[in-house]
Amino acid sequence: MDAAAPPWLVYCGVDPVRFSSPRSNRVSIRTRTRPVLAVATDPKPTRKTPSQSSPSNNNVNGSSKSSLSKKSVNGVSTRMGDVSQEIKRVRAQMEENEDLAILMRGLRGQNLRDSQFADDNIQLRLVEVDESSEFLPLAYDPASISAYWGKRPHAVATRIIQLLSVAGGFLSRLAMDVVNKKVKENEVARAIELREIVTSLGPAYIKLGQALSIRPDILSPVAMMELQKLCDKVPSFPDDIAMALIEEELGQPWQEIYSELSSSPIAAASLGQVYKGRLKENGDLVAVKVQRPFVLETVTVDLFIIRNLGLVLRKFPQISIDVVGLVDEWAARFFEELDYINEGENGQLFSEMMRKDLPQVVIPRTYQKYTSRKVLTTEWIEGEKLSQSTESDVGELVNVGVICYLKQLLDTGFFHADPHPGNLIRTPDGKLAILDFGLVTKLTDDQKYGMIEAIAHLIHRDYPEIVKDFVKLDFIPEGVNLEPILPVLAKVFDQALEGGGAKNINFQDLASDLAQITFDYPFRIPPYFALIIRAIGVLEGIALVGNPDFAIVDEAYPYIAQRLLTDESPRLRNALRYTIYGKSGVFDAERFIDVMQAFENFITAAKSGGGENLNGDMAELGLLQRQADISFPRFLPSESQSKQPVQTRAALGFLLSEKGNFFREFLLDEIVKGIDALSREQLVQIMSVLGVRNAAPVFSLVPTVGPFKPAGLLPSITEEDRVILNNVQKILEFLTAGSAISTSSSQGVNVAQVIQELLPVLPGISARVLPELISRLSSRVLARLIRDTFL
Ligand SMILES: Nc1ncnc2c1ncn2[C@@H]1O[C@H](COP(=O)(O)OP(=O)(O)OP(=O)(O)O)[C@@H](O)[C@H]1O
Repeated sequence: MDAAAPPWLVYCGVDPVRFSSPRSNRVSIRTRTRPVLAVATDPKPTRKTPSQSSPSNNNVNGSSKSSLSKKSVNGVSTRMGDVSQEIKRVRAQMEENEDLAILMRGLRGQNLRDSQFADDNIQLRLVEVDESSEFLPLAYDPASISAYWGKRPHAVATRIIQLLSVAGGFLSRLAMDVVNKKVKENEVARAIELREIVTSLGPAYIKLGQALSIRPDILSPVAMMELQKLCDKVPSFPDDIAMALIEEELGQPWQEIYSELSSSPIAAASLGQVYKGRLKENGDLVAVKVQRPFVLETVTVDLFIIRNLGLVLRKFPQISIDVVGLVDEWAARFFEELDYINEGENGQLFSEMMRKDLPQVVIPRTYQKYTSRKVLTTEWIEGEKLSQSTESDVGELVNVGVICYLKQLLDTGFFHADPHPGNLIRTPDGKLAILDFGLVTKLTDDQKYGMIEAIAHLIHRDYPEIVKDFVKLDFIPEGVNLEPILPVLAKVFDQALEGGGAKNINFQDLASDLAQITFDYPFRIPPYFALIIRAIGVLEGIALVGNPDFAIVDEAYPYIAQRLLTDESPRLRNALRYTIYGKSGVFDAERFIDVMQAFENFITAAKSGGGENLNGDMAELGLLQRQADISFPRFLPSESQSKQPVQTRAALGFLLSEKGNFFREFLLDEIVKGIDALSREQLVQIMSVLGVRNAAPVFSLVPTVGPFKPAGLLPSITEEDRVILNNVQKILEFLTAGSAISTSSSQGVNVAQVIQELLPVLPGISARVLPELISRLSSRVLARLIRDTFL
């Protein structure tokens, strides 16, 4: 361990959790469940006030001394030797107790706000601690927070008075608005006031305000818009405190780690502030995020107060908002956000997931060695905010962002839940950088697949199924009578689908219409979905500036098509089948083409974004297109011998591939049905073209009856046949578009001709599709012959 590390850390051999009560100078080592020992300094260390601190402390090349006191101490204290004895005892205890040791190693780096231990000369006193109320928890635990603040009524009362003095005026004005029925009229003014108050109340309220700003089921649109401006515009804290925290957290003065560090933060957020620096060890440019001091203390007292207020409100049934539930839900996330080690790991994980398929997305690398619970060192990302960029590729980068977020939502399930405009950067080389992984949400398979199923149902306007999807997706509680909600939802969706269908849905409008339902029906916007709405809202907002016609679902559709076509899970297979056949089970050629077209768009976009660097699944799909970009001889009906190379399309490449097996089945079924509907003469021709040499003899076996010859038996084409033939023709037209093969005919369906011309000349078909087609055709032809001839 480093020489500059606190001595007891050296003795323990692990970084135990250190913790303290905010107003005492006592430090404790504890596990998540129980304290192990406590260490107290005497007196409290002193910090230089901001005015005392020399600006050169933080200069990029300046020198800095720890701002913590190095003075020796008065009062009750134990000499260092005793401390080491005690440490040895604890260490022995830990060695005996493997679980404890593992637990403490797992909690490594979760350090105390004060740096009592940074000074070798400091004298320490060891005290046994057994009151759990001495500690604030590191993971959200309302009971521990209650126990802690319950023992500090004075501090709580002071905070309540402070809150009331700031918020009292606002609340009374709001009450007057209600009494005077002027809520609507004064909505904007109150929303602005609310934002200002929230900013002045500190990190807990700023974060809570941000969380509420995406809840259309709780706030009015005006209030939401105002609170969304809370995007972390808060004053910075003194730099010398930040430098001292770096030293305490990382165990050495910042100058030992960074050769440069900006003299002031380049950004200050509600929980931390960010400096630009350079690593001493290799010269890499880095961003160093340092957490605000006392965040845990200031936030937990507010949580304690709001939660208790919520408990009181629960006694009034006419108040429908469950404040306790909201606080608990939010606080659990908030505690995760406080742990920068977690944030760094999230970033790494996210980067691995994206690197594979989306090389246009950049995630800053985490320097774990220089990261602790309160200090995060990551690669510096050069660039400008995407929302402020005037480069011509902003639209493309928004589309990359859409794909990236869809991939998180529908594929990896690991969702970056804090995509405010400040976290989306356009790098100078035209890539999209995503910052800040403090807040991530993990989606379950049920949620991922449920969303895709709902989209498939939406495409078919199958509202009864969508209502069931909403139950699965946690919008509607289990067991609720769905009948009254169905017509309401149907109306909302009909409205959304008006003028252009699913692809032109305005997602934000739809979300706010859905939010309206929450007021009258047992329908809610689940928290994970609120985050999705926000993420999509941010991307939509950026895109709409440059392109007023931007329709997010339209942009998303190619990715959804790709998911449907390539995911082999049974649920998505069903969703794909449903997309093509709908509830009625009738093949829908338009839908088939639509999905294929969208898939091609996806491939084109993926290829243009990732170029030759594509790998993973998408690379495979890109390769499919290259395979499909093959030329084949052109056969024109009128000039059958004139051959020239023609390009075919990615859709066909996919259909011929291993991955396209499942989807090909649909097509083959339809083609076989199409051929089945043709005249017998055409059938024979096709069969022989396909290489079924014995087709004609089969026909010739059929006895001639009167003036009819078997090959001349023309079955009458029914209306159903006509639909099938039409379908086949449409699909073939689509698949051969760009080739010179003519699939359309002024006399109507020209399927036989197309099949005869197309099938034998497509490379790859003979290997894979023909045997499947022939085997189906053979049995059907035989069955048809028997039917036509003998029945
Ligand atoms: N790796 C980086 N490279 C360049 N700039 C960065 C980097 N990390 C952060 N920043 C800048 O700092 C700002 C704030 O960082 P970040 O979003 O990580 O903080 P935050 O998570 O909002 O803070 P808090 O958790 O306290 O709310 C970013 O919007 C960006 O401008």
